[in-house]
Amino acid sequence: MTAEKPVLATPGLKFDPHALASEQLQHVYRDRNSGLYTTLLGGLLQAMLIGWGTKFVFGAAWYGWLATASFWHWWIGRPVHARTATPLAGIPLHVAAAAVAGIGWGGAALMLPHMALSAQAAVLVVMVIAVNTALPRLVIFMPLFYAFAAGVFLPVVLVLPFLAPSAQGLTAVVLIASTLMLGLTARNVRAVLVRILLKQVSFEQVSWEDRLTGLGNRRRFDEALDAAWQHALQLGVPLSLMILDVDYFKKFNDTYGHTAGDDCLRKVATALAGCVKRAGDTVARYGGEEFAAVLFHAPMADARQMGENMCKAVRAMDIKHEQSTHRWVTISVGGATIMPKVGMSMQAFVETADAALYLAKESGRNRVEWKMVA
Ligand SMILES: Nc1nc2c(ncn2[C@@H]2O[C@H](COP(=O)(O)OP(=O)(O)OP(=O)(O)O)[C@@H](O)[C@H]2O)c(=O)[nH]1
Repeated sequence: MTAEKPVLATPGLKFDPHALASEQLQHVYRDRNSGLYTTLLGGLLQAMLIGWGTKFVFGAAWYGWLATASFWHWWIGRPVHARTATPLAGIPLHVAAAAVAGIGWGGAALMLPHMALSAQAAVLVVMVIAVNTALPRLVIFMPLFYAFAAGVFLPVVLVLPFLAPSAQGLTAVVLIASTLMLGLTARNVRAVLVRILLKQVSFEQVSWEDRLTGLGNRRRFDEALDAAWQHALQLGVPLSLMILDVDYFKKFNDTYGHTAGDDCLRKVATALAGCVKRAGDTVARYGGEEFAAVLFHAPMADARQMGENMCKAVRAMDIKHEQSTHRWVTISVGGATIMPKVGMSMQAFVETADAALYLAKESGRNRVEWKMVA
């Protein structure tokens, strides 16, 4: 499910293998509509060839089967395409759908024994073209591509003994040559596609991540707050927000140096991240020595408690700070809780948390101040 070793070893790229595998499966269904139209159009040509080589009714029957099989493959891809499902949850189903779509084409092989040599050749050529058309989409996820190709070619292998000796030679040559060509092309196309996806996934990860601390960055925070606001609005549940600032950090930098300052920020980030346990909560670096946390469905008492825990967790890191009135590195926390309603301002919510942070600083630092937005 993950990409090949040489591609993964691409230096300088940072990525989550699960994100890459998901992206690979997304790619399979990215152009699924046009994939279906191409199949239906190409299938029409094949159905006419079958009708010409045998009887019209056989062509029509095969076309019905192809349309059903391809439609099922299209249907299975719907949740992945719409990003409403965890893509990697149903791999066996995706493989089965690809195999059935392949058999949709391969089913044409059942007509080969009833055809003249020229019609057989034409039908085989269209089948090879069908596999090649699917290649750029399916090859990114090898099990799907193999399942599709096997679905197309296995029926041909099975009918081989029932063909006239002269047709057997031609069919075997087409099979072997196309398998070899596909093997070579698939490797190259896949390597290029995986490299592109890898860069995309890596870029997305980097653009959401704060490089110093590994937490989400300001962009990630903005997105998380926006999403949590919308959900809280829809569900009518409380939303809490914290802005956290390292106390006397300028003095820390001035005393211990910028590198020690960076190290301190990394430790603070670790302490904060360790306090966030729920999947719906986000802690991010807000900028400079400021952090922020979005706590979805969190009433004021619970959120405030988390703020207290964060203060304690940072203090418990025992990072010495001679210039601080507290002698150790501490943080101040400003929090706000809101029950979002239509017409309320998210910006005002952030400003309220900011005002609470100001109050915490004014009141001596290493403390939590909270405001409820009515
Ligand atoms: N080492 C390091 N320092 C940073 C980074 N980002 C911001 N800073 C420093 O953080 C300091 C913030 O200083 P101030 O805004 O004056 O706040 P403070 O000294 O923490 O004072 P209070 O917030 O009032 O307790 C500045 O000296 C910035 O240079 C960073 O990534 N690494």
